[in-house]
Amino acid sequence: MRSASLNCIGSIPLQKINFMRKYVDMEILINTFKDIGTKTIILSVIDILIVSLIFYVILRAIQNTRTLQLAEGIALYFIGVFLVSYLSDKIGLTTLHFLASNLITYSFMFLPYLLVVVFQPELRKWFTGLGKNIKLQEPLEGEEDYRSIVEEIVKGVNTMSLNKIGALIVIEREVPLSEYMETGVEIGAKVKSETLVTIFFPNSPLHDGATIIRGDKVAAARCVLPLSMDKELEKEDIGTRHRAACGITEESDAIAIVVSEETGIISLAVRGKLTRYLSPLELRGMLLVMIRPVLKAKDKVKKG
Ligand SMILES: Nc1ncnc2c1ncn2[C@@H]1O[C@H](COP(=O)(O)OP(=O)(O)OP(=O)(O)O)[C@@H](O)[C@H]1O
Repeated sequence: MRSASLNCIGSIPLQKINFMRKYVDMEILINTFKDIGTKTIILSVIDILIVSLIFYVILRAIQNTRTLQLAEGIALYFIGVFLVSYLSDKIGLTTLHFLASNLITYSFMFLPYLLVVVFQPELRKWFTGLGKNIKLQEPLEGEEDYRSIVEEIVKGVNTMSLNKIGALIVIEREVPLSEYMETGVEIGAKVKSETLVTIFFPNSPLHDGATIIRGDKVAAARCVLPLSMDKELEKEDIGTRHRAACGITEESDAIAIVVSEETGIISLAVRGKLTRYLSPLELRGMLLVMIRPVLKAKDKVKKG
């Protein structure tokens, strides 16, 4: 008698009820899918794939950068305040709860502004890159001109390398570097190896900071550049001169040549990455490839 009541609900056997449940659930499931429709399902799958791809690209881009640390910091801040708010509410610490919950509200209100301020360098880099990508390459002309500029730069760099004169030379390309030029002293002299060596000669009033080349001119000297935060550079125990070279090439499409004061080693920074231990010949080859279209574009503007 007792075991029979355990196997029934009312007069319906438990086995039958389980079967009905299963059947009803399946029916609901099938109907739901029918209602949604194949098109909506496909769209949802595409939607999820696109969002996943966006997250993947963002995470790859910020991997090993300052952005990830900042994002972690902001996330930790919110988790912390949420916890304080929740626990203080549970325990009954009213003032603390009042403070924490208001902090959450105001933090959310000001979060967009905070993000813009905190991630300003990253946003600038991103938008600059976007603008750079849609620019068309200018045709080449006036072969001799730019070759002689490269020769002058390499000659100057070689002299400084042999004499262990520290130097940081930035070559402007498509993205204007006017704001960095403004931090230094305007020069406006034709690019000559002697000019470059004189600028960086120890104790010269212009030797500190970076010299920027625009077209065929040494446009400015003693310029202050942004420092790269790349963690890879920390591993290589690289100082501020090299960090500044990487920094400017992260924020623009410029290229930067560094001569180490300590070792005389020649390096070239492109897109935030440093190629070290270059011979003057190697540097020459790289410069010929990299600054050619840009100098030509500027020549064309001048002639026009
Ligand atoms: N933000 C900056 N913008 C431009 N130049 C900078 C900047 N920071 C440092 N420098 C230049 O780098 C010099 C200091 O170089 P530091 O010795 O720290 O770097 P390094 O990479 O180890 O170079 P080196 O191998 O020549 O010693 C400064 O005297 C200055 O000329």
